[in-house]
Amino acid sequence: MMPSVRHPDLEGRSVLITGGGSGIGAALTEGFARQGCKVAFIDIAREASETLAARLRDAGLSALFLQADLRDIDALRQAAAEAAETHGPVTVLVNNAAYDQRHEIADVTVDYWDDNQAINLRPHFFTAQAVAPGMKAAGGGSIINFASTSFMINHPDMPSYTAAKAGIIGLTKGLAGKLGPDRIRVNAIAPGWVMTERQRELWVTPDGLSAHLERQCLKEEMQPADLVGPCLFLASDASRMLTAQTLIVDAGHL
Ligand SMILES: NC(=O)c1ccc[n+]([C@@H]2O[C@H](COP(=O)([O-])OP(=O)(O)OC[C@H]3O[C@@H](n4cnc5c(N)ncnc54)[C@H](O)[C@@H]3O)[C@@H](O)[C@H]2O)c1
Repeated sequence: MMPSVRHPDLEGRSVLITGGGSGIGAALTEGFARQGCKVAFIDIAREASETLAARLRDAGLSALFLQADLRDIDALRQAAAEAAETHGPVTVLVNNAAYDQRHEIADVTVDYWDDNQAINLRPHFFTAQAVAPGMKAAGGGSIINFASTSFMINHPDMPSYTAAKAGIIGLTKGLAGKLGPDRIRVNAIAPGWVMTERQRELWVTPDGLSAHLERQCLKEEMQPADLVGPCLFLASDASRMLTAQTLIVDAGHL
């Protein structure tokens, strides 16, 4: 369920979301559009993204789909530039895209490792690099990086991904220090287990889910929309003096 909160300062803001075509990203795209933001989202998946854009249009909302592979830094830069040309300087950037493929240690090659980091960590720096000058010129902005609690709970099945997710917290703090003087805030959100289409298709088992819920203080499954309110909060002036932090949104699992 989308949060009922309204942040009037977000109205008309140019927002760029990576991986905004499905999963948590789709909820974020819709959530920012519902606040009256001018939303652009970058995604590799054309079908899911066009379906989302059409669904939003039918609901009287809009979001600009920019197809790009975030592993391709030139394509990433081009998409970020297109978002700014269409909607004005991006003042909210949400780095949400990721690829949580499982891997056995013995099977990981150098190419696999680099490709995994190229989606799970590298784009977060280069999108920030692309939008920071526009944010500075606009008087400030907010960058929100999606980490994960997976590395905090010693998740065993994807060490390259968990390394990247831990790296995102270091990157968040480094960027926050560098960009703070330009009034650009940089924070991370670390979700617990969120029931996206992909999680349900690939990784959710009845036993795994019930063991997870057992540990959560709140006994409900987390849904993509549950990340929208925290993300809007970090984007808006409601969190004006909040930067370099990681907000854990895991229903009290840790
Ligand atoms: N779902 C969870 O349980 C969970 C838990 C902790 C953290 N997270 C984090 O939340 C964020 C969103 O997770 P999700 O579960 O919605 O992910 P998802 O895999 O369902 O969606 C990711 C989106 O990114 C896009 N994408 C993937 N590779 C891309 C590429 N190379 N170029 C452009 N777009 C690409 C996909 O098409 C998709 O739309 C991620 O950062 C993830 O690490 C999710």
